[in-house]
This record gives sequence, C-alpha cells and structure tokens, in this order.
Amino acid sequence: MSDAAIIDGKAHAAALRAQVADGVAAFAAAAGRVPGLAVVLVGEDPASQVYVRSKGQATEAAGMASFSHRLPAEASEAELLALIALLNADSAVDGILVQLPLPHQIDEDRVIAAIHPDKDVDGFSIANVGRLSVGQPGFVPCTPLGCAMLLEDRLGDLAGLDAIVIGRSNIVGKPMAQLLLARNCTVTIAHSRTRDLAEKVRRADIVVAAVGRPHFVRGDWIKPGATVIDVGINRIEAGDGKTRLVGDVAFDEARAVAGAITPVPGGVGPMTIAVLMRNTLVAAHRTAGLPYTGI
Ligand SMILES: NC(=O)C1=CN([C@@H]2O[C@H](COP(=O)(O)OP(=O)(O)OC[C@H]3O[C@@H](n4cnc5c(N)ncnc54)[C@H](OP(=O)(O)O)[C@@H]3O)[C@@H](O)[C@H]2O)C=CC1
Ligand SMILES: Nc1nc(=O)c2c([nH]1)NC[C@@H]1CN(c3ccc(C(=O)N[C@@H](CCC(=O)O)C(=O)O)cc3)C=[N+]21
Repeated sequence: MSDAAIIDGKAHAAALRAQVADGVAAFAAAAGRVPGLAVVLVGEDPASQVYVRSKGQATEAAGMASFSHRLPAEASEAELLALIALLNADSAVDGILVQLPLPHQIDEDRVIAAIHPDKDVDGFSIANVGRLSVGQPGFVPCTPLGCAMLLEDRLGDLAGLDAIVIGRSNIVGKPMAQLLLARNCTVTIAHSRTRDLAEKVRRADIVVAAVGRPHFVRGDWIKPGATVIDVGINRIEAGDGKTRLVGDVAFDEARAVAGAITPVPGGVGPMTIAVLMRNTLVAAHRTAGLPYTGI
C-alpha cells in the first residue's frame, strides 16, 4: 500500500484565515467597528510567549484589533480577575483568551468562570461546555474544532465511523469526543487507565491522539487506511544541542499504514489559531446582533 496522504493543516489554516479576513471586512462595514481579541499571558514561559505572539500576529493579519496583556509570573489571582472584569466590560473586546497553564497560585477554574461566556472564544467555560454537550450553539474549543474541520474536509460525512480519542482533557480530548459524537461517529475515549489501548486503536477509522507523549501511538496500532489526527506538541532533543517538535504519533511508522495523517508541525497547531480567529469573528457578530454566515 502507498504512504498516507499528508493533511496540510497549514494550508487549511491559511484558507480559513483568508475567509475570516473577508468576514472581518464585511463585519466592519456593517457594524462600524472591527472585532477585537484580548490575549492574557501570566508569566514568561517561552513556549507560551511564542503562541501568544503568533495569536497577536494572526489577529492583526485578519484585520481585527489585538489587545495583549502581560502579568508577571507572581501576579495574584485577584489581579488577573480584575483584568478579566475590565475586559468583560470593554465593548472593543469581543473575545478573551487567558493562556493556560497558569502559575500555581492561580485557580484556573475560577479564572475560566470569570470570563463572560459570550467572550469565551476558547470555549472552556461551563456554559459553553454545557452548550456543546447538549447541542446548542456556543463556543467550541479551537483545537478540537480545527481537528473536526480537517476530518470533514478529508472524509466528508463522518456518520457511522469508529473514532478513538486518546486523552480526556477539558481542552482537547473531551470536546473532541463531543464533536465526533455530534457528527454521528461511534466514539471511544481512551486515557491512562485504558486497557489494551493498541487493540482499541486498531478498530478505529479515526484516531485523534492528544496525550502529550512523543511518538506514543505506534504504526502497528493503526488500522490500514485510517485517518490519524496528531494533536501532540512535544519538544524533544534532536541531538547536537538542538530541539525539534514532534507529535504524539510515531509519524514515519503510522504514515506507512494510515490513509491520511496530520504532520507536526504544520498540522493541528496552525488550525487552532485560525479557529481562534473564526471564533472571535463569531463572537463579534453575536454581540452586534448580526447573523454569522461563514464557516
Ligand atoms: N496543536 C494544538 O493546538 C494543541 C496541542 N496540544 C498538545 O496536545 C497534547 C495533549 O494536550 P492536553 O490534552 O492539554 O494534555 P493533558 O496532559 O491535559 O491530557 C493528556 C491526556 O492523555 C492521557 N494519557 C496520558 N498518558 C497516557 C497513556 N499512557 N495512555 C493513554 N492515555 C494517556 C491522560 O490520561 P488521564 O486523564 O488518565 O491522566 C490525559 O487524559 C499535548 O502534547 C499538548 O501540547 C494541546 C492543546 C492545543
Ligand atoms: N487558553 C488557551 N488556549 C489555547 O488554545 C492554548 C492554550 N491556552 N495553551 C497552550 C495550548 C497550545 N496551543 C497551540 C496553539 C498553536 C500551536 C501551533 O501553531 N503550532 C505550530 C508550531 C509552533 C512552533 O513551532 O512552536 C505547528 O504545530 O505547526 C501549538 C499549540 C494552544 N493552546
């Protein structure tokens, strides 16, 4: 059998961002203002700084207003909650993203709960989690929504397919499982206590790996022809003192068996940022009382 098709997340993300930019121009003409996204970073984690910078760049490239807020690593929870209250009340801000993880002195659940659900473009609040699980419109977390877009683009209707999601975090695994269920897949959610994982993965037409362990999913776990979505972002030693990014899937092995597979980098990561732009545009439409007709 020939090698898997490589799903070009970077190209998909560029196409989505171009659509969002068109939508921003139309919104501005109708509403007399541009959508705004506020990104809050607490502390100086270098990887988080890179993500926050690329989110700001993408926001501006889409024609939206970008508001960047930095708090020191030792900032108190009260300081962060006060900033969120200001952003909730600011009519120029349609979306609020607080970069996770947060320093240990800050309770993430309390911070997420403080973000107004209509500005929660990450889709992490209880209100938006509930809406997703009962099938009402709300905000869906960017990473799993980006994965669902890649899957539908590749496979069309997902109804009846067997899917396995490896990982059950609130930001990736659980919402991914909800999205696949909503698309009529038969969904297995695997985690660290799952027995016979390889055997369960072998039954799946769709494999979503969100584990956080480099090369965790092996090629001989993959059913021939399956579609593999690798969410993992792991920085490993590449020898000679350098590092490189790899996913949760042993890419070279899986590629020889799968029907299609996302690379790391250039797969799910760029989609996450493009969907964040899309969610911010949706938030602006809802706030302005305008219908949103885009993707
Ligand atoms: N591309 C992107 O845009 C994004 C990428 N990521 C990346 O995705 C990965 C996952 O992120 P996230 O969901 O936040 O991670 P978490 O650490 O929150 O969750 C990891 C999940 O993997 C499960 N797990 C751990 N070990 C095993 C094992 N041996 N067998 C089966 N399951 C296991 C855990 O199970 P248990 O619950 O039992 O502990 C847990 O549910 C990371 O690499 C992260 O960097 C994350 C967000 C966005
Ligand atoms: N509130 C919140 N929302 C998030 O959505 C969120 C978060 N916190 N904390 C961290 C994770 C991680 N995440 C990524 C986004 C883009 C890439 C991305 O663009 N990756 C590039 C590579 C980037 C590089 O080279 O470092 C790629 O995969 O091609 C990766 C990871 C969003 N997250």
